[in-house]
Amino acid sequence: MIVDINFENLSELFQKRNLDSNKGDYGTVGIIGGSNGMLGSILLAGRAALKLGVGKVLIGFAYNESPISVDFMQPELMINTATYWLKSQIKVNTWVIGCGLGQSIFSQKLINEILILKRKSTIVLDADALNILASKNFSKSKLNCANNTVVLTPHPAEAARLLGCSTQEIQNNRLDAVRLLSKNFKAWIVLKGKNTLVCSPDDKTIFRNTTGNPGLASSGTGDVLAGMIGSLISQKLCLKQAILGAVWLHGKASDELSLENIGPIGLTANEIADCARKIRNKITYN
Ligand SMILES: NC(=O)C1=CN([C@@H]2O[C@H](COP(=O)(O)OP(=O)(O)OC[C@H]3O[C@@H](n4cnc5c(N)ncnc54)[C@H](O)[C@@H]3O)[C@@H](O)[C@H]2O)[C@@H](O)CC1
Ligand SMILES: Nc1ncnc2c1ncn2[C@@H]1O[C@H](COP(=O)(O)OP(=O)(O)O)[C@@H](O)[C@H]1O
Repeated sequence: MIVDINFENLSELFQKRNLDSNKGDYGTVGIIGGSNGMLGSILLAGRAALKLGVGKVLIGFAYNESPISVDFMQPELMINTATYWLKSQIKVNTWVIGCGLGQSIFSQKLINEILILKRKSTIVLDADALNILASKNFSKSKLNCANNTVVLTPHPAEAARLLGCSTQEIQNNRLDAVRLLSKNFKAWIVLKGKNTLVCSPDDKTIFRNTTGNPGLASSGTGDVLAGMIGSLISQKLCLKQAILGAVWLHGKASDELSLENIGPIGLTANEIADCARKIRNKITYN
């Protein structure tokens, strides 16, 4: 069965906040990645996570020493190395790993550590984490021990690497591809692109997004989506509402910005997060 994602089936996304709540009620997301000229990718994800309302965001660079200590555009982000956060005692609800991670031995080690040590958290694997999963020397059993709390967010080229076929084959049969990925990896799959598809590991329903436009075809918008998914999961929406909610809001933001002539041409990834925040508040409180 295929179900369209519309805001009517996203009630948890539009819940008002309890007046007596504090930041601890909105969870913590840890974001790991950002190596070799791709430092921006985890900052994009982290800023988006904050703007979607998570209580705390930890940014962990895949370096031995953090290349920056503060993001002056978003000083709320807590910045250190990946290793530092993985060892810290802070309770992290969701780990997002892969944005700009690279595929070095060190990056592979970080993925193994998260999958083995952080089994109780939900783990979102994006970008280079998916490329590492697709590589021959990665053992899928490491992923399976994470007990269905794994979310993979491939774009069509990453999906092709994961299934060992061509991008064209994925695009020719997106429904089969998303089903096969969720079966093979026992994970939630977000197959990105026009009309993003979402499939859960234990459910035959496939959800198809109804928002979004070619304004999203620009650098870093996938990093923003990964941050948004991690943020909503950490805020304790159920997994389905968190994933579908992030996918829908991400596309809706690009649609609204295009109506304002801020896209589709030249739309930038950070703008998506700002607009997604506005839409969530507008629907929730008006
Ligand atoms: N500011 C930054 O630091 C950025 C870092 N990034 C990182 O760069 C690394 C490489 O990722 P890339 O995704 O650029 O490289 P990839 O080689 O994985 O994929 C890029 C190619 O995928 C194909 N593709 C993507 N979406 C498609 C669609 N809807 N239909 C058909 N084909 C499609 C296209 O051929 C595209 O050129 C990742 O770690 C990523 O996180 C990127 O996210 C961009 C921004
Ligand atoms: N033509 C399009 N229509 C709708 N959504 C799109 C389109 N092109 C890209 N997107 C969305 O933009 C995002 C791009 O993610 P990704 O390819 O991982 O980018 P990056 O690696 O640069 O961050 C995905 O959420 C994808 O669904």
